[in-house]
Amino acid sequence: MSAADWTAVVPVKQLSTAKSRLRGAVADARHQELVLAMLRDTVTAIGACEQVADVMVVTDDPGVTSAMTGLGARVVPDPGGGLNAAMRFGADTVAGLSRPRAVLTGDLPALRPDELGAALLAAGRGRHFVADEAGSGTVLLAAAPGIALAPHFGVGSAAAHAASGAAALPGGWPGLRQDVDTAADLRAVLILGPGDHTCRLLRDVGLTAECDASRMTAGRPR
Ligand SMILES: Nc1nc2c(ncn2[C@@H]2O[C@H](COP(=O)(O)OP(=O)(O)OP(=O)(O)O)[C@@H](O)[C@H]2O)c(=O)[nH]1
Ligand SMILES: C=C(OP(=O)(O)O)C(=O)O
Repeated sequence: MSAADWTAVVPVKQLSTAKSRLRGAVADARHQELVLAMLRDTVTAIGACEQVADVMVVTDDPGVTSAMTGLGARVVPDPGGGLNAAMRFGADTVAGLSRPRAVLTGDLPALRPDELGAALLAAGRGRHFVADEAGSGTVLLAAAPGIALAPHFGVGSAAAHAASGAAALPGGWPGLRQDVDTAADLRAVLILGPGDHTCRLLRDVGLTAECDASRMTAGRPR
């Protein structure tokens, strides 16, 4: 898929319940700030990707809505029914089957626009997915025009996506693959180099992150 007209869809659940497995990585009072900072970095990188025409966030959380609107994303309400229902609603119902659509999780603070661009360029006809660093989860699922997204996110989603006929994209893309579910994932992101919002928050709580301006490669945040 070469056209730079992808719709990127990011589902986000209520901040009060988000990233429960990450609780304890920072003080409880800063947990929601950390979740929102990682989401801001994810959506900033997606918005700066040359292959992406528009970014849609599916959420009912007012704080997320206001932050994402500020970043230029379109926010649509969560239809209920969980993560896969939110993805189907954003990608197939709101964006529509006529567009190329990609869903991403909102926990990719080290994502770089050029990695996402390479993944979207590699996605041809049909459905493609990018597995997470651990190999069991999924960070991105893309559907070409005319093809339903058919997401199978949740435990063991990489195998479920493969079994459902989606093709695994083989690129390295460390920032794209490094989702943050646990404190160990957050340590991996510290080494990779998270985006500005996560960097600031982590420094503020006394953690040292590789906040290197040189990671702002071409196309990174506008
Ligand atoms: N809109 C919407 N987004 C969801 C829902 N459930 C999960 N998400 C989002 O889907 C993405 C991937 O989810 P997970 O990585 O499992 O995040 P999580 O559910 O916050 O994490 P845990 O509480 O640790 O399981 C994140 O961006 C979540 O915010 C849902 O019911 N609705
Ligand atoms: C929802 C998912 O994310 P995680 O397993 O990282 O929570 C998934 O990989 O399908």
